[in-house]
Formats: sequence, C-alpha cells, structure tokens
Amino acid sequence: MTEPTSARPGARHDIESRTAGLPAPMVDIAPTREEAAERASAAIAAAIAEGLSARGAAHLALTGGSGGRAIAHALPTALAEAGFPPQDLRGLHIWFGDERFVPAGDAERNDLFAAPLAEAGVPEENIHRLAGPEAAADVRLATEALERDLAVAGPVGGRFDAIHLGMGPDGHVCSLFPGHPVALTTGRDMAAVEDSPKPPPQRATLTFPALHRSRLVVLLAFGQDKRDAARAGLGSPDAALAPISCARGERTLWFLDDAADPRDR
Ligand SMILES: O=C1O[C@H](COP(=O)(O)O)[C@@H](O)[C@H](O)[C@H]1O
Repeated sequence: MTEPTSARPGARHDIESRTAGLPAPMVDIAPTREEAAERASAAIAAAIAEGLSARGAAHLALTGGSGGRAIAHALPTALAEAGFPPQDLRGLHIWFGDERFVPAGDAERNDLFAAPLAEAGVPEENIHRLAGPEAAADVRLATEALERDLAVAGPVGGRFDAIHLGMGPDGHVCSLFPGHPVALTTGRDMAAVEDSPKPPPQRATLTFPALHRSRLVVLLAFGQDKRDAARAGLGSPDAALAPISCARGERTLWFLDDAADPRDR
C-alpha cells in the first residue's frame, strides 16, 4: 500500500520549470463549440494517423466533461474523414486522462465516452479502464493496477500520441485541482485522488510528468465560464494555483469556442 500523496519538496518548481521549457499553446478560436470540436478532432485524428503509420500503434487519452462528450461525437467522423477503415483502428489504444472511481456503467464515468470509438472499430481490449469499486478494494489499488497496465501496454517511453483535455472553470485539468497536493505528483504517471473538490470524490488521474511527455496535448473548452481559466492557462506556469497553465506536451493546441476566448475585446 502506498503512502497518502503529499507533494515532494521542489515538485512544484520542477513541474513549472519543465512546463516553461515546452512550447506555449497555439490557440484556435472557433465560432461555435461544434466547430471547435471538429477542429480538435481533426488534430487528434492526424496524431493517431501519424502514430499508426510511424509506430504501428497509437495511444490516445480521452477526457470527461463537456469536452469529452463533444470529442466522443466528433472524433469517429474525423477518423472516417482521415480515411481509416475500422480494421486500421485495431492499433489504437484508448486511455483516460482521469476517471472517476464509480461502478462500471455509472453515468459519471468518463469511459462512457469511448463507446463511439468501440463502435468505430477500436477493440474492447484496447480500451484501458479503471476498475470500479465492484472490482477493486479502493481507488489507490485500482489506480496502481491501471498504472501497471500503462507501463506494460502503454506508449513506448510513456509518450502518448495525443492527450485530450477539458478544463474546469477553476482551471483544473484531468483530476489535477488547484491547491490539491495530488496535482504536484512527480515520479509517476498516475495518481489516486481521494478527496476531489468536484464530485465524485475518488478518482484516478494522469500527472503532469505524463502530460509533459505527450507528443500532443489538445485542449477543448467552451463557454464564458471557462474564460478566466483560459486566461490563467496562458500566463506563467503555476502548478498550484492554475493547473491548466502546466498542461503542456511536446506540442499543445487549444481549441476554444468564441465564448471562451480569453482575449480582451
Ligand atoms: O471533472 C472533470 O472535469 C473536467 C472539465 O469538465 P467540464 O464539464 O467543465 O468540461 C474534465 O475535463 C475532467 O475529465 C473531468 O473528470
């Protein structure tokens, strides 16, 4: 059993300086949320195509919330438009940037958003799900099991082809919440959250080191209530106050609708 997570001294500085060494997000503002989701899906589909052709497999992490729902609808179309017949999607692996520790099939689970990809041809065994309370004794053990799966079946070198992110109005990404010690986890790619400020309280999340290694990070966010968080996300990296500001990969693309545009007007 691992000890409760508390931030290692210097972890915040390490996360922030690593972030500062990565390119800043490129921001694309679309007139509508549907258009933003289509553009984000096209970028994810291109990253999957690159992974499949260059490495024979592609690893995508999905998100939950409004962005996760929008991508679930738009991505199968983007993959079809990119010319993938269903058999080509046998090399696509689906992970989750965060997941809620609730029973399989619960409406709160983020993995429900993988269903359209399974229908499009991704094999069920390639969908890497967090065990729920009906199958794992607690969220820590469930997270550790999924972390082992990630180490064995995940991308080489821990480099996802694409991680799709949403963003809360408080600036959280995955289940990395402002002011929460789990957000400052280093030295591992996943961490358990036992007291999330947003329900449900128990979750598993990717960590900043996993995000930083990703070949592509794609953020999709909509609505006026995301505008302040978007502004903070484009400021100096601050892992404690604005986790979104440290959510960068080798390349980071933001797709916002007009209402979430943080620029002064
Ligand atoms: O709790 C979560 O929230 C964020 C953002 O959700 P939204 O509904 O405000 O768009 C989401 O990205 C994350 O995966 C989820 O678990």
